[in-house]
Amino acid sequence: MDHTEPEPRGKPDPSRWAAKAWALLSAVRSQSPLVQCITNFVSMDLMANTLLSAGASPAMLHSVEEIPEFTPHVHALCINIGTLSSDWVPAMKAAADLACKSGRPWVLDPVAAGASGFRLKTCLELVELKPTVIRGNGSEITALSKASLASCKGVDSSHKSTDAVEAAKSLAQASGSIVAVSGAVDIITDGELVVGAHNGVAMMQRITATGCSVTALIAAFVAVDPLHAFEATALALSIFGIAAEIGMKMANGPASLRMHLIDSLHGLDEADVLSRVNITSFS
Ligand SMILES: Nc1ncnc2c1ncn2[C@@H]1O[C@H](COP(=O)(O)OP(=O)(O)OP(=O)(O)O)[C@@H](O)[C@H]1O
Ligand SMILES: Cc1ncsc1CCO
Ligand SMILES: [Mg+2]
Repeated sequence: MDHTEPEPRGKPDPSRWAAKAWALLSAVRSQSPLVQCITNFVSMDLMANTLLSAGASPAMLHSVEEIPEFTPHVHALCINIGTLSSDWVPAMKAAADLACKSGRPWVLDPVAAGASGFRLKTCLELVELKPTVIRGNGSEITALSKASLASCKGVDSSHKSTDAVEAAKSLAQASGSIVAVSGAVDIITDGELVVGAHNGVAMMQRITATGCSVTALIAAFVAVDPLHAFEATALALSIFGIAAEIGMKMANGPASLRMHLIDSLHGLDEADVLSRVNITSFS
């Protein structure tokens, strides 16, 4: 996978973002990165189908016995704590540790991080294992950033992503991870630079596991461009949003949007991507 030097950071140039979006989607399609997903029972199907329709290769392997053999060979790892129980935690930690030691990017989805002490403690321990990217909704990123149970009532957000910008920046600075906050505008930060990805449709919130699935898509994008994790994260969110915008034209509600989102992600062409990517500087 590409290991070229990072591009200089600065004010985002819209034409550069769009061209890079198409380049990264094309790289996922041609390289088909192997993405190991340790994820919740609700999301497994949509997440695997999202990765397949983008051109990546999902593997939903989570047993602690096979992680030492398998994880060092994956191109990226996605860990999602959605239906957490104590017997899954050793596998999550072993996989994160091995990914780190093998130089593989890994992405954390801290589902409902502030809903219980057990979840918050597990998330904080996983953050110690240096995720490349952390992607959550506004309530999850606020809870994790403040290490506080106050802000989450469940898996759905009660915060706007734009109200979690400072929380995201301080989490990125403390962890060294890229932090993404999903919502009407997806916020992406490395602790200094902040951009907003404006693609997507509100009905995505009415389909369970769209957030989980875009976290796995981020893992696939970072797999093909590991030295540009900030850009890859923003562009995975944008591409997923574009697929939803196109899918929404054919959808009658959440169930048909779920189907058309997958079809549209599979069918995205260069003209769709170049004309629709909408990423702006956010500060
Ligand atoms: N109001 C909105 N307008 C446009 N896109 C949205 C909106 N709300 C969410 N999205 C998009 O929906 C996807 C899921 O984001 P959301 O914040 O709902 O994640 P989540 O709460 O973690 O979801 P889940 O836990 O069900 O997986 C993201 O791609 C996000 O950009
Ligand atoms: C509904 C739900 N409950 C635990 S995980 C999950 C999927 C969305 O995060
Ligand atoms: Mg979620």
